[in-house]
Amino acid sequence: MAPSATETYTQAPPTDRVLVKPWSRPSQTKENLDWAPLPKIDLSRFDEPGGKQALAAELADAVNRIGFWSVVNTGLEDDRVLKQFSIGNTFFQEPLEEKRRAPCNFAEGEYFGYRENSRWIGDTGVKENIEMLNIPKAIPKYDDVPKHEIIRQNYAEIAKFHRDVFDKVVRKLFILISIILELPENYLLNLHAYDEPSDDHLRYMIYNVRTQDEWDRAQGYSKGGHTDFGSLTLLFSQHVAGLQIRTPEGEWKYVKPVDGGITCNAADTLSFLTKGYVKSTIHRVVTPPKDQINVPRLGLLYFSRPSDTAPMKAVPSPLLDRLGLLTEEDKNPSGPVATGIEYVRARVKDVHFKTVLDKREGTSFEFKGLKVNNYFD
Ligand SMILES: O=C(O)CCC(=O)C(=O)O
Ligand SMILES: [Fe+2]
Repeated sequence: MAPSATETYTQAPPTDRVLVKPWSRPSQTKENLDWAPLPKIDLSRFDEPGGKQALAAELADAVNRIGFWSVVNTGLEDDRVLKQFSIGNTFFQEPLEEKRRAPCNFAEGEYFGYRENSRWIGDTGVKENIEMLNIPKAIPKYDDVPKHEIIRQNYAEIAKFHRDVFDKVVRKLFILISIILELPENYLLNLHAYDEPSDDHLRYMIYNVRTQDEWDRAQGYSKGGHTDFGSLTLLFSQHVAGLQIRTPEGEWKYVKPVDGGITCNAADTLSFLTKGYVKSTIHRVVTPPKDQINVPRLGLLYFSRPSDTAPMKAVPSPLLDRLGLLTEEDKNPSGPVATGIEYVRARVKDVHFKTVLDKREGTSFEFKGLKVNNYFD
């Protein structure tokens, strides 16, 4: 006998679905900003005969000098990218109690989960305007990391996107950089494998609107920029200007969004592995231009970190050796070497485990012989 309507509903009622409202990119600024010239790497050529070698040659200068570049023709369709932005945007509009359900555990240097815009910027009377949600890799090790309702409901799609970003972009960049370093093609990939545990994450991020006065006060406190903690950062195209890099000549220049592209930058752990050959470039986000100051700046990023067990020691690159960058200790380390997870956790804790952001110009962070400078003018 077919169940009656009442019988059908004796089971637990389904949780209400969070409606993902479609998000689209706002208009670009009409202001004539001083944009940084960045190389564009066409990943559709990657699998052509000789393609990897040609792309590696195009990428070499960016990796060694500028630290920023963009990739195009990645095979990640823009409707999938926009769906991820839409999930992120909807998440940030959820009630605060829901967002707080799975916060980042900064006391342990853990960055998965929700970061609230609750910290004061020194004594400026202004708080940070950034909220973010960091989602770990879709591998069994992280099955138990708590998920917000909207993430649970869209998980199959998010998980597929997460892995595809790695496979179609991050994986290829590690191969190209290994070629540049004259290492076996999979050398860096093996230190960042998707199926191995690491603090890699997909990030939904929003810079909430604030007034010019609030921007001024926040930035008066620290005009310096930062370097990213991990190995590579991917920034999906969004239209609100504000990201600037410090060029090798020491000038701040804006990063222009590339249609259908992804802006990429190298970060600290990749710089450690290559003795500074790969540049972890200083960057910052400043007040959006006048015609965008009232537009929330929604972001979608992927942060690649070294595998938990990856030793943070110089890679045996013939190029680095020829350049004189490898010491005897690098070639035959005798002392203890930090692992990827030890370093990343220590760094996250150092920067984020606080309720008031302190002034750090001129200070540095050191962990087991690895050193990064904090904030730069
Ligand atoms: O939002 C951006 O454009 C860059 C953000 C950034 O630098 C970061 O999250 O590390
Ligand atoms: Fe950054």
